[in-house]
Amino acid sequence: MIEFESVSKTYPGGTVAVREFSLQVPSHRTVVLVGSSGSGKSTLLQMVNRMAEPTGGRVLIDGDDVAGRDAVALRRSIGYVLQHGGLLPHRTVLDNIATVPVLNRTPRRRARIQAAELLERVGLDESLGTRYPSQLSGGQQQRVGVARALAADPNILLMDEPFGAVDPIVRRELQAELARIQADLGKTIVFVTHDVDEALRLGDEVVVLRRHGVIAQRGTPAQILAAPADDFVRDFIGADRDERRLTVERIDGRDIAVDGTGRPIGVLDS
Ligand SMILES: Nc1ncnc2c1ncn2[C@@H]1O[C@H](COP(=O)(O)OP(=O)(O)OP(=O)(O)O)[C@@H](O)[C@H]1O
Repeated sequence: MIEFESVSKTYPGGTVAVREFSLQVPSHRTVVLVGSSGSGKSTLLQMVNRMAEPTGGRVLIDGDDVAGRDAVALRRSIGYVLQHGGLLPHRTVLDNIATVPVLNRTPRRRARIQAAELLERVGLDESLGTRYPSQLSGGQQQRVGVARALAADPNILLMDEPFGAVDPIVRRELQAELARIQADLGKTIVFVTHDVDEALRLGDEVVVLRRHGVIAQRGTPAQILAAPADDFVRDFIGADRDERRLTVERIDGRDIAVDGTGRPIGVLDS
């Protein structure tokens, strides 16, 4: 479990990125932070792997304050996927994926074999392993980015707008692939996006942020769609759009949210 305990971040120069943010991210779940540009999403992610240090409050992983962990070891134990993949241009795909296992002293040969298996897991042909990142499409590069983040078999995956730079069709494919991988592996995922559809599609829980990382609403996609907390959330999720128009039907004693196309999308807590 990841816990943000009243976490704040003011950057040198005085920009307040995050103000007193508290959230628990349960293990094996996907929590999506969604908010507009500058709402502090990236900063929140980076305080988990100590790319950014809080100026107030604490971030705990399984009860331990990350401030007490060695920053390099911590980063290697957590998968991190960025918008542009962050691949090393002068290394082949296989060597990119094998980077962290090799740093963690896995023999190179074994790390490359595992990297080839990971290629398959993210839906890429093994033959791409000998290419360089510039020889791949944007969507393929993002898949390699996900494979690289999985390579050290981390419990936690931090994903910062990982599919933000690809076209909408490829984006949907990548989302579906991630959902499939997550159903298999059950990582603890914190996923950042400003795309509401992506948040609703991927999140077990969605956290809608205002400026300074202030939580406007959190809940399952169905809860947020069915009962936006206020006008800010309603506007942000575009709750009036036809395909999102929800009804609640009572089936077998449980309230089921059904979207505008008649598809059940979740069970509402009583
Ligand atoms: N290294 C930094 N130094 C100073 N200010 C920063 C730094 N990084 C972020 N900020 C500021 O902190 C605020 C939050 O930025 P952050 O990148 O966390 O937001 P975000 O929600 O991820 O935005 P985006 O969707 O545009 O990436 C912004 O006002 C930003 O300008």
